[in-house]
Amino acid sequence: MTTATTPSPEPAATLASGAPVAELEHVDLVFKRRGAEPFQAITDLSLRIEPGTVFCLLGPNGSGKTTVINLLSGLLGPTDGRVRVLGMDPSRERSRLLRRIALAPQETALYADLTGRENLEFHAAYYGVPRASARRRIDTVLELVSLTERAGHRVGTFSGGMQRRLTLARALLTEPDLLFLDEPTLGVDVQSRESIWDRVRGLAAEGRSVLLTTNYMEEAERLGQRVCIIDRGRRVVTGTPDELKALTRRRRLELTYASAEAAEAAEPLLRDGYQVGAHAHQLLVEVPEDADHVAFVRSALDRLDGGPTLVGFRFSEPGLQDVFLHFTGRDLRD
Ligand SMILES: Nc1ncnc2c1ncn2[C@@H]1O[C@H](COP(=O)(O)OP(=O)(O)OP(=O)(O)O)[C@@H](O)[C@H]1O
Repeated sequence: MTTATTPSPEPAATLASGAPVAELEHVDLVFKRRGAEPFQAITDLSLRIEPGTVFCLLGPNGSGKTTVINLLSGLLGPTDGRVRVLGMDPSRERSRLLRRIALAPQETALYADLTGRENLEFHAAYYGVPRASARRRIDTVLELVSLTERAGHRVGTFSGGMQRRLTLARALLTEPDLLFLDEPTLGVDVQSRESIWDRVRGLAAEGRSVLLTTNYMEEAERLGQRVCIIDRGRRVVTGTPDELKALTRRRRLELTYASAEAAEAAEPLLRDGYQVGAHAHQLLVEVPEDADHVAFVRSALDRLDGGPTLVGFRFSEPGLQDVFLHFTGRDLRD
């Protein structure tokens, strides 16, 4: 008879129907620093992550994204306010919570001298994945992140993108209900990024929930069912990507010229009555909120008649980048 290595079954924390998977309510977090003033990293922050969704936390450097993950995973307790994850208080019930969540941190924290497969075996053993199923799960997660072929190689020989994918595989090994992915595509190439995005979408489709922090607008736009922008530890705005984009209404007419000189020469033709700026070989014209955009484009093009030859034009809707800059400004944070 095999000895049972399976951890004793956990009484499932009860999650009332309609309850969020994770929630912060009016949370403050103050870091006490030896020899320095205390630093308030999070102020009155509330957010809810619904089951089976990808929630993107977006913010400039130092805005508090990793701190939020640390609060939700129980590494830090709030100074004030309430944190609930899967029906538990993370800082009090951390060991129970760790069986249901997984974290892919910014630093990959892999063992460079072990192979990809050995890294996963080590993690599976550490988290008490039963031996009988560990091998099957390792094969599955390696396949999911397209690392089956390289699984027998030392991680020290992996590229940055492969290491990020292995980190994701490691987080998937325990089949968590909630995953925290801290900037999962930082510094990876387009192919690895697409592969990570596919997997993240797949997780939500399976009913798992994901909190993903990112500095990349495109990532938030492509993956997030909800996006929350934070800045200096405070919530600035939350909504679906479409709801957020509707907040700025920055529609633009982009006029393209063959050169920056041509764009500059054309600009005075629009100066009267238009909000226009030259940017490299383009003129960017703000379209007023209430304008009929067909009439607007026609009259702008009429004005440009007789000026330098226009190479092309495009009507652009606001992107998350515009929303982000609108709410967080352009000042560098560090
Ligand atoms: N242990 C700590 N003690 C004191 N201050 C801290 C500590 N950890 C984080 N901070 C500060 O709290 C703020 C939020 O940091 P955090 O790492 O959460 O930001 P972030 O949004 O994840 O940044 P990045 O995008 O650069 O990863 C920063 O000003 C940081 O310097």
